Amino acid sequence: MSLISIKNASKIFQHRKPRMVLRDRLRQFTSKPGKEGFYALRNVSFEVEARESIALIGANGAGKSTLLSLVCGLAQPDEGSVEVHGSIAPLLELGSGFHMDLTGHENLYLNSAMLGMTKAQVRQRYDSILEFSEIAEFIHEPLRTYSMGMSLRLAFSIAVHCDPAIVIIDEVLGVGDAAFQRKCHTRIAELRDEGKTLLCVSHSPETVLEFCDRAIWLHHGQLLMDAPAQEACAAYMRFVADPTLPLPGMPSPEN
Ligand SMILES: Nc1ncnc2c1ncn2[C@@H]1O[C@H](COP(=O)(O)OP(=O)(O)OP(=O)(O)O)[C@@H](O)[C@H]1O
Repeated sequence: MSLISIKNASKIFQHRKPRMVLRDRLRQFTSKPGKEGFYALRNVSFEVEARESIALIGANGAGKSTLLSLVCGLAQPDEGSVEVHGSIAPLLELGSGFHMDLTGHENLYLNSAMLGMTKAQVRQRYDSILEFSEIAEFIHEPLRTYSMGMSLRLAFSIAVHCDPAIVIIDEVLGVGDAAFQRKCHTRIAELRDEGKTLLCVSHSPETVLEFCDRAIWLHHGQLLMDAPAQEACAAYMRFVADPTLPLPGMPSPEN
């Protein structure tokens, strides 16, 4: 059985996110809002097997984060189905369950429980979580006194300690300073080598090729290409360099 099975999934929004209005206006000639709503994802299908590492690539607004949110169960498809078999560590919207008036220690327990860890597991992994986060000396301070980088370090550290079957990563490898980013890269590589299934979004072809064997190229909500990472990245980068090139599986603009 596939760990993730996505069949003809579509996500339709009645209105696009306000922060994207300007960008979307610029894109009005290519996107097709339609009176039935705006398809952030349209008829997307693919399967993910255990131990695969897959990147979602594509331009801003292509639907990558929307697809991750369907896989994480944060949103439901309006058409088609999304099935996930296995526990998930969502490294996206890191620390979204954090409470500013609680201490780092209290948030650690709360957030770990939200990610499915039992109290005993948190106790067992507590020192390791703190050590990885490098913020042990502030752990009994309220979270509102933390910098954004410190909160993200704590959130990332908790998420990578929850021993999931599937790790979902949305551009979080930009967490913290350069040294901490390197540490995060190493930890992600370890998770992959331990046999976790990775599903990640990245705008960096280097990151995609570092972590992923396979890449799925989304374009205006549609799946354009599902291929070995090298092949999909090369095709996508060719298109980025020359957007007049015909898209894979689509007729050339002259036709
Ligand atoms: N909650 C929402 N309400 C309305 N529209 C949304 C919502 N979330 C996403 N969208 C729209 O869906 C489209 C896909 O957005 P999404 O964030 O999935 O793209 P993305 O590929 O992750 O982009 P980026 O690379 O910029 O993060 C965009 O046009 C966006 O405006």
